[in-house]
This record gives sequence, C-alpha cells and structure tokens, in this order.
Amino acid sequence: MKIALIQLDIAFGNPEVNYAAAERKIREAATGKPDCIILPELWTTGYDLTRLDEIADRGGRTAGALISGLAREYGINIVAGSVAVRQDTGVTNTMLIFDRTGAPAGQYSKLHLFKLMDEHLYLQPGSAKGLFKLDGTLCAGLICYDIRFPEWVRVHMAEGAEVLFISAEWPLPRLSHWRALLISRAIENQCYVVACNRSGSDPANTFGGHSLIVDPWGEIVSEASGSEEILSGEIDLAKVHEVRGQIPVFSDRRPELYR
Ligand SMILES: NC(=O)CCC(=O)C(=O)O
Repeated sequence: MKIALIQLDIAFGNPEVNYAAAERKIREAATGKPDCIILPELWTTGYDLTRLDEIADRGGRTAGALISGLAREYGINIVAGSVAVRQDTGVTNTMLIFDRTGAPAGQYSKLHLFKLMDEHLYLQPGSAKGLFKLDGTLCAGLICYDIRFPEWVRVHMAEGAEVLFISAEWPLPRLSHWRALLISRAIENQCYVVACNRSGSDPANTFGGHSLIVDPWGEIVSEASGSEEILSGEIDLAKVHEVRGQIPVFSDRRPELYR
C-alpha cells in the first residue's frame, strides 16, 4: 500500500483558502498514484475555535463533497484528516474517510479533548471507535491527543486493525513526545502507524511537522521535515503478520487481569 501524507500549513479560520490548498495538494499527491492519502487534524479551520459557529462545516458536507469527489476522480482512498463538523448537539472534531469510489468508509470523532488547546470549551467529544476498512484491510483512525491513550489504541488493535492512521496538529515544543508516542504505539500494537501532522503556526502555537510512517517493528519508514510537504512511503502488510507471528503479543495478553 503506497501512502501520501499531506503535511499542510493550515490558514487560521479560513476554510475557503484551506479547501483550495487541500485540493491542490491532493491533485499533486495523486500524480504519484498512492493507494491512500491522509490529511492533518482540523485542516479546514485550524484551531480557530472561538469562531466555530461561523466556520464549522455543517454535517461535514462541504469537506465531504470535495474529498469524496477527489477520491472518486483519482480512484484513491482518502483519510480526510479531521474537520470541525457542526452536528445538532454541537461541534465535533471528526475524521472523515472515503474509499476509492468516493463512498464514505467511516468516520471518527475525537474522543479525548485536549484542554491545553481549549478543545473542551468548544467541542463535543466522540463516543465511538474509529475502525474502518480500506481495500479489505481493517484500519483504525484516531486524532492527535488520542495517541497518549494506549488503552484506547489497544481497543482498536485488539479487534484486528493492522494500520493506525493519525491526523494531528501537534505543537513543536512536544515533538519528542510525538515521535516517541508514535513509535511506541507501533511497537506495542505491532502495526503500521501513519501519522500526518501540520506545519506552520497559528496565533497560539507553532506546529512540528515531522509526519511519520512507522513499521510494526518500530522502525521509521518515512519522516517529513518541519515544513509543508507531501511525504510518501510504502507499507507492507505482510510485515504485520510476520511481527505478530514472531512475538505473539495479542495472544499472550491477560486482559482479565487488567482492571
Ligand atoms: N491537537 C492535539 O490534540 C494536540 C495534542 C498535544 O499537543 C499533546 O501534547 O498531546
């Protein structure tokens, strides 16, 4: 599976600019004929949370129509990062996933809200898992701060997911945590981790970039710089089975005692 990670510099609170930029980058990434493209967290609005009443995407319809159309046009799966989605009950930070036909393959609303960036004041948390299938492979999609919760990642991996997609807006001062957490999640779950961060800055934060693909042994397959770029890398699902066969972590678990 060939993956393209679009490490975007997001315009603060300006969905129109971000829709145009994402479309341009997806078209550019599509020339490399990837099987899957991934975008960062909150790529339509950035963290302009105080203006969500104005700029959140009702039902995710605008972002959904754009991404579904591009997925269908190029025949590529797109993990469309996350979008501030206006629901009847409030706004969620929701990952949208489309398959090669442009059909929705799943969605996931960020479960753990990050207080340091005021998410709890403006966003509603999700309450469902982020499992979906791409080309027959079971995948999990989680968002940024979620990677600090290994127990939540494990819930997905224990159901048999082989690839963990992460969309993020992870600030530069905690870049060492970003790398260590992603490598740890890959090693402990013996899965591929495909993690797309943003670059650039907003009024409150500078973001770290360094999007990553990590293999099930914890080795880095590809790593981006700190600037805007399209990162590519290949994942070999046979390696998941090889590593899980060599050290049978999942069958050696004692979940009855983990309480
Ligand atoms: N957008 C986020 O969830 C950021 C999470 C983060 O920075 C962290 O340190 O955790």
